[in-house]
Amino acid sequence: MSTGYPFDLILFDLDGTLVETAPEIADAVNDTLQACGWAPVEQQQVDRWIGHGTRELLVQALAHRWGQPADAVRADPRFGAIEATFGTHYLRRCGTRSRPYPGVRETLQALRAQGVHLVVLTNKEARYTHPVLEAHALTALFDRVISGDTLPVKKPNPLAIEDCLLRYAVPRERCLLVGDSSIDVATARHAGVAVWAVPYGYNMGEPIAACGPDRVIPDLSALAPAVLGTAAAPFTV
Ligand SMILES: O=C(O)COP(=O)(O)O
Repeated sequence: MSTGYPFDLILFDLDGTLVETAPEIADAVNDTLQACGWAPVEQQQVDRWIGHGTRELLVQALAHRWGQPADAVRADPRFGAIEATFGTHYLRRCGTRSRPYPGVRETLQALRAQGVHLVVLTNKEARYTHPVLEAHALTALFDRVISGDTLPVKKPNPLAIEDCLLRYAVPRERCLLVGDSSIDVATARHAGVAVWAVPYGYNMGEPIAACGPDRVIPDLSALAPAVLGTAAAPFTV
C-alpha cells in the first residue's frame, strides 16, 4: 500500500549512519590488544576499518599490529580465542561511547507514523547489532534488522534488499537505502534502488560524494515526512 510519502521501504545502514559506534569499537579493540600484550591502534585507523563487519575489523587491526596479511590472521590458530575475547569486551563497551546521530530517533518515529517500512541493514554481526540498538532504545522503531550474518551473504550483495522488496511487496522505485559508505552505494546499485548518503560516517576515509549516491543529505532529518513527504504528517518528537 502506498503511503503518500515518496518511499514505502527504507533500509538504513547502522555504523556511521544511525549510530556513531567507532569510539567504543576502538575501545573494545584496544581492550583486546592490551589483554594480549600488544600495543593499541588509533581511532582514525579503526574508523577506516569499519564497513565489512566487526569480525573483519578485528582481522584488520591484528593484521596491522602483527604486520601480516589479513589472510594470515584469519588462518592463525589464535584468532578464535582472540575473537572471543574481543566479543566479551565489545559487549561490555556497547552503549558506553556510541550515540545516535542528530535527527535519527525523531525521523524514524515520524516515518513509522507515516507507515513506511523501516529496516536496519548492517554488515555488523547480529550478536553486536542487537546490543547496540538496544543500548539506544532503537530496536522497536524497526520492522526488521538484517545483520551481516543474518543471510548467507552480506552487503554489497543485494539479497537483503531483494528479500525486503518481496516481503513487504514494495516496488523497486519506492525503496531507498540510506548509508555512509561505498559498500552501501554498491549494494543499492546492485539492487537497482535509490541510495542517499550521509557525509558524517565511515567511508574508509574517502568523501562519500565520490561514490556517486543519488543524494548526499546532511543528516536523517532530511528524510522526515514534514520535509520530504507530500502528506502533511505531524513531525512528532
Ligand atoms: O560492522 C561493520 O563493519 C559495518 O557496519 P555497517 O554495515 O552498519 O556500516
